[in-house]
Amino acid sequence: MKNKNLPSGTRDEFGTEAEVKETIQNKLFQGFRRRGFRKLTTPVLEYSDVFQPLNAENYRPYQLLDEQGEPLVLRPDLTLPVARVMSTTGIELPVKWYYGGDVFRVKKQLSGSYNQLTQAGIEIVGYKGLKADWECLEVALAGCRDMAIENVTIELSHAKFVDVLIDQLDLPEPTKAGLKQALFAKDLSKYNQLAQPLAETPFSSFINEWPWLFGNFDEVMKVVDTLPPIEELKGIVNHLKSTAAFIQQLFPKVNVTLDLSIPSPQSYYTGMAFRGFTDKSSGYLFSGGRYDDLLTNFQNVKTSAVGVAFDVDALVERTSFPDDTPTTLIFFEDDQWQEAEAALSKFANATLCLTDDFEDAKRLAASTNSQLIDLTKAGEK
Ligand SMILES: N[C@@H](Cc1c[nH]c[nH+]1)C(=O)O
Repeated sequence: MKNKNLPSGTRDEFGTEAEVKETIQNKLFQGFRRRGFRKLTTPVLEYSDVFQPLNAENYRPYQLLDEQGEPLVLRPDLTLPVARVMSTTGIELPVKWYYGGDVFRVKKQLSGSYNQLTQAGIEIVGYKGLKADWECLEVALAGCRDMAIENVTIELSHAKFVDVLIDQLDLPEPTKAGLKQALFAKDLSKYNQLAQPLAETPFSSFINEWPWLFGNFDEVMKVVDTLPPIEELKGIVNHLKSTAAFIQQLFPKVNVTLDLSIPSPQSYYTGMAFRGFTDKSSGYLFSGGRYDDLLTNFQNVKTSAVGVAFDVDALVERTSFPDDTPTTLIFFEDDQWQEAEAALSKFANATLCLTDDFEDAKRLAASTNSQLIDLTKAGEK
């Protein structure tokens, strides 16, 4: 019998923590709406085919069957359902959506991470230019600022950088694939061995640094600038540089870093990707990126899109909770309900005392650190 257990990686939320979470979600939603985003709600259950573009290793979904035997999943991601909606409804572009809800990802037992996460995010569909990426960054960083989260680091990356560069190298295809794998896995002995033939080429100083190509934005760019001119990289590097300048101008306190040695945070990203962190914990506060090809999985027409989602639980973790403020407890007789209601609306933090006995009311007031208002005058009898 497991009627007293929770499935692994899930939790109950109650009291202050649950209330803080609700407040944060509402604040985010209000902010999204103020910037002209419209709400989109999708079901928790979807056909498993919707999530086929996800990297199945990182996003193992909970699986179920519908009554026809079709495989369903609890959604492991909220961007793919938006792509499904866009391709099936004929909604006119461009459009700006916001959403909130839980995603479910089966993590390794004892990994210490939760399998149910709450996200709140935006998706901007139908804009090709950098302005849409920057709108996502503005929403993400302004959200952190409004929540008084300090010491935010934003890590930029680009889904195409590694492939474009590897493509330029004069190596056989299988070596290129192995080099990429060794780079991502930080398997240095394998990496050095495969990169050996590049020692005397103009790429050599870059190749030596590549596995460590993360950290301070300007420092990483200095290494990128040692590369010979590559036409396909120009656009990528310019986007990254102008985006870092944009962030520094609008959010001078944010620390901008760049990582050009990791796989794309999502397999469906096609352009710039960004994640926000604080030094307090390793999990990210928000994660987003451009995904211009994703909608072609659902339809024939290519559509530009970019979005970002907050990890609401991570925001809650970094919020200082208000102290439990003392409340007012209103003790009354059954026939004094209207009087009790009037008293309730007079005090900011009041609640009705539902005990029948005045002594019980006194005990409750003491244990909850509340002042007791006695409408029955029982205390004076
Ligand atoms: N769905 C992505 C975040 C995102 C939203 N839009 C674009 N990317 C994630 O969970 O990592």
